[in-house]
Amino acid sequence: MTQKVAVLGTGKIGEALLSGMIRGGWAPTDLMVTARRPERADQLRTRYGVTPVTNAEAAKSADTLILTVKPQDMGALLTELAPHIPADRLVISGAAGIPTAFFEERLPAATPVVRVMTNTPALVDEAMSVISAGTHATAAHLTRAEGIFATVGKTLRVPESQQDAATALSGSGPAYFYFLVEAMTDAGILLGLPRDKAHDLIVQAAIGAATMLRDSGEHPVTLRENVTSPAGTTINAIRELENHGVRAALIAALEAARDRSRELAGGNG
Ligand SMILES: NC(=O)C1=CN([C@@H]2O[C@H](COP(=O)(O)OP(=O)(O)OC[C@H]3O[C@@H](n4cnc5c(N)ncnc54)[C@H](OP(=O)(O)O)[C@@H]3O)[C@@H](O)[C@H]2O)C=CC1
Ligand SMILES: O=C(O)[C@@H]1CCC=N1
Repeated sequence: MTQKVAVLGTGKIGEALLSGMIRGGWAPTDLMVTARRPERADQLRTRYGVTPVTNAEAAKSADTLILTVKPQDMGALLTELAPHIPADRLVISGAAGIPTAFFEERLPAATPVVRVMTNTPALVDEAMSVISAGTHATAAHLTRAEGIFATVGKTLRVPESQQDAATALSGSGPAYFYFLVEAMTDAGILLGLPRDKAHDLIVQAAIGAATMLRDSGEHPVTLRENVTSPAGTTINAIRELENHGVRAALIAALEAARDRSRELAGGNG
């Protein structure tokens, strides 16, 4: 029998996953969504042909529940769900920071919980989804979670102790690259290029660099050295990046993201 999946709290990440599952061949009739606002529920029904239901209905009738509300809203959602969840439901959390123990304490005994940190490139099937098992999740539950998230990109299993670090790297990661593109586009303006041309040049440089990082098999240092000619232009830029502490800033930035993920562990922000 076909598995039914419900996405509870279908916002940006929930919708990215939902749209990817449909692109990947899931029938909208096997998917349910929940939303807090009726107009959002209508929007999802119109866009994807999925059935909006209440959280309680989802808990009763879907085999897998994917919870994609904000960490601060998770406690309230679990209070709402707990009375309706049968023992065999797989609960997948997509929230930053909150450990599987938080769910296990609030849901019926032995509920299998899997924690997944994905990212917004799910919208273009290039997500990185990092997956960990809770106490009662079996290999079959992990495989089911992987099967769902593989429709939107790559998956990787890690011990739950590495989830906060993974959140800092790949969960938040796209934002750092957008920030860099924004800053380098500004640099293009300073150098006299029109904004649209500056944007196109730096985005294509980013796509080319990302593709080589993924496909060439070369270490990033080698790839950078190949661009950096003796007494050329690139080394002047690299010296400025080092003078301004960009490497240290990135290390500190990701450490701060990891620390915030740990703080969210309380589930109430
Ligand atoms: N954005 C990102 O890049 C990533 C986010 N995440 C995680 O995904 C989760 C969601 O983030 P994001 O998609 O950005 O946030 P959004 O605010 O876009 O989505 C959350 C949605 O949940 C809805 N909601 C809240 N409470 C309920 C409820 N009780 N019942 C039904 N719906 C509810 C909200 O409704 P309303 O619209 O009314 O507020 C909102 O639409 C977070 O836990 C975050 O940590 C993980 C990886 C990456
Ligand atoms: O900023 C956040 O908290 C979420 C989690 C990872 C990416 N966005």
